[in-house]
Amino acid sequence: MRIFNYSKIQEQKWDSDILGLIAAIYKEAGKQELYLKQRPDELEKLVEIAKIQSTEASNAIEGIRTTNTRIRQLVEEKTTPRNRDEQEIAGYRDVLNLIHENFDAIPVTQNYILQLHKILYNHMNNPMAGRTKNVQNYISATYPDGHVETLFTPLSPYETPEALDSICKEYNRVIGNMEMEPLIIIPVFIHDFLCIHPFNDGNGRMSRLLTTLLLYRCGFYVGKYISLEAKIAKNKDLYYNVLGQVQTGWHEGTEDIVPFIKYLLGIILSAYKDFEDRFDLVETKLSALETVHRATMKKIGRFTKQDIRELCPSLSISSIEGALRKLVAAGELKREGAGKNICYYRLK
Ligand SMILES: Nc1ncnc2c1ncn2[C@@H]1O[C@H](COP(=O)(O)OP(=O)(O)OP(=O)(O)O)[C@@H](O)[C@H]1O
Repeated sequence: MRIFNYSKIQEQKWDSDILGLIAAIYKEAGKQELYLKQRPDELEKLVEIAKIQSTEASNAIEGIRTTNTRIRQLVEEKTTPRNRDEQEIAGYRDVLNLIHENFDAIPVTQNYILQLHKILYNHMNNPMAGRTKNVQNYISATYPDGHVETLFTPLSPYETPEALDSICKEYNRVIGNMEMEPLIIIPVFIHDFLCIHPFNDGNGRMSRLLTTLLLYRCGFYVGKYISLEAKIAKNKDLYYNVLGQVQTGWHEGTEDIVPFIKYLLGIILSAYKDFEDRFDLVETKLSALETVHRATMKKIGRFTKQDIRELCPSLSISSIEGALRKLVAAGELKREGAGKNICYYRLK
């Protein structure tokens, strides 16, 4: 049985990359607090958009999809799920909402994790919802020719409840005693959670929901405004590669967790940077044209309509297209390419 001792991690020496990332995240978190005081209402606009993006991206990583319009309607609770994928999406939305609104009242314990998993399956009939796995599961890859390869064998079902309980206790102990840096221990916890793979189904999505919960509880709120899940989904191969790399030796307790810590901290820092970029684009008084104009000023070299959409998520795609057309006509931007390859660059 794998033993978990999070105090031991303290003995590890962290390289300058990790220390630099931690320092930069604290700096950005401090700046974010100031921004939030300046424009609390306008920044609220980013929350709904991030929720939609998180729900869409975290489900898409697992191949669970619906149309953009349906995702928006489901997240805004303006419709009911029509099929299995939409039921899964609605469940993710419910857990995410719960975390957004009640993170301070959701302790990190096995019991609460099981309850969150139950809510994830609230819209469908899953007898294993809220229960740890009853069969051995495998993390596997399916290749284009159809063959399936096992990448990692998680913990056995009978060892799972104790292990899940153990990582929660270890996490709470080192965080409660302020023994460990939360930005180090959160990736460690998430990685252990993924290696245990405690459920028959829903492990990937639960791991990303728990990342959000743990970060909020430690005072890192960037995921509320910028979707971390969308950042992960944007480069899914890197996410899988890093996970594959750090799993080696996990059962024996000899894994090297450093690449996953760097990966997750990189995602968090990049979300803080996006938040800063979007901060001055959320002024309510700005027209769509001015918002897009400001967004283009943040770009160096060639960029696409999609790049601008990411910076101005509150604008519809047709408003962005209209504004880009006007900026091209005004000689501010140059448009190149055709169809899917259209891109722009600034002339001034
Ligand atoms: N080496 C790895 N390669 C790919 N994914 C990994 C790896 N190690 C851990 N994972 C995690 O496992 C998740 C997928 O696990 P699995 O296919 O068992 O899904 P699941 O338990 O059905 O979860 P969900 O229902 O959310 O898809 C990924 O999202 C990722 O977080």
